[in-house]
Amino acid sequence: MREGRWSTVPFNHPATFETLAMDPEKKESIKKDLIKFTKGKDYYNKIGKAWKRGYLLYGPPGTGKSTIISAMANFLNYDVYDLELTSVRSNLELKGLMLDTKAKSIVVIEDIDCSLDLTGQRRKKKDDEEEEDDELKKKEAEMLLKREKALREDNVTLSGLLNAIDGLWSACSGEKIIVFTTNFVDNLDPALIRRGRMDNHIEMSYCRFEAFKVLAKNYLDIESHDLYGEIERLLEETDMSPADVAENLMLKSDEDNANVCLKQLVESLEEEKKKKAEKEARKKKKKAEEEEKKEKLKGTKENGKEI
Ligand SMILES: Nc1ncnc2c1ncn2[C@@H]1O[C@H](COP(=O)(O)OP(=O)(O)OP(=O)(O)O)[C@@H](O)[C@H]1O
Repeated sequence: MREGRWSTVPFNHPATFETLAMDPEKKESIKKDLIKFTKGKDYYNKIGKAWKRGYLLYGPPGTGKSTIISAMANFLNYDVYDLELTSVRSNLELKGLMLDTKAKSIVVIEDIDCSLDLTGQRRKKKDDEEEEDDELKKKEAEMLLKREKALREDNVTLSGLLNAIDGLWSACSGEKIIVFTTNFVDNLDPALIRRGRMDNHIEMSYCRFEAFKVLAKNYLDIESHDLYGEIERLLEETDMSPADVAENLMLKSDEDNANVCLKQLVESLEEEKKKKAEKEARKKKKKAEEEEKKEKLKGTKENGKEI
């Protein structure tokens, strides 16, 4: 079915805040923020601002950025407009699309860094980032490919996007939320995510014990187990995404039960811990070799001077 410039499909994603694995305090504060927003008509009128709120969701793959958007939509009973920027051909078309959205809706632009040249040529590598997560590497390759395509086709520009967002706000009568998601927040253009445009920056992080408990309840319907203590410790010592934890908790055959799944999770976490330790060791070795090289070079130079 088509509605204006948008195609519509019924939204029936089952994710809710109850099933979202996240630190409970953080979850509560997001829910509070949303409730305050929905009740804010008079407040926004009073301060002379459009009734809107921008959320930036950032974090590694599989930490629940798409899931939380569904939870927000279900919580507020809002429609979701999923905007694929790379298929928008011009700034004008983008503006039209934005203005075609209804009140009580969430406009989502996922992987914002893949859509536009907002981030410089390549994601800056952090100094201590010797080796990257494989998943992150794959994501980055995809991002560069998509962005190259977008650039070649010369469609939407950063200023076009900023105009469309600001236009959306000034023209809209009812309440609207816009959400950007990204894996690489550090390299986004500050203009795009400044407060006022993206009011609430939410970091989606690796799975820790509180988040694990929600997943165990969802997937295995349990609230405690002998292995919980060990899992808590291992989750602190590793960085596993909720998506990967959830994968371990899925019952894959009739013989599977909570015990089997939790044991499998412990094994995966142990494996992750081993990989992490090996990575650290390689990093340390490389650093020591570099130091040694520097020392040698310094020695040669000093010797050279003496001669
Ligand atoms: N915080 C979470 N709570 C509950 N389930 C989660 C969470 N994070 C991930 N999952 C599970 O993992 C799957 C993938 O997660 P999701 O697509 O939301 O991650 P993402 O952060 O958007 O990933 P990407 O950056 O790759 O788009 C979900 O369908 C869900 O089943």
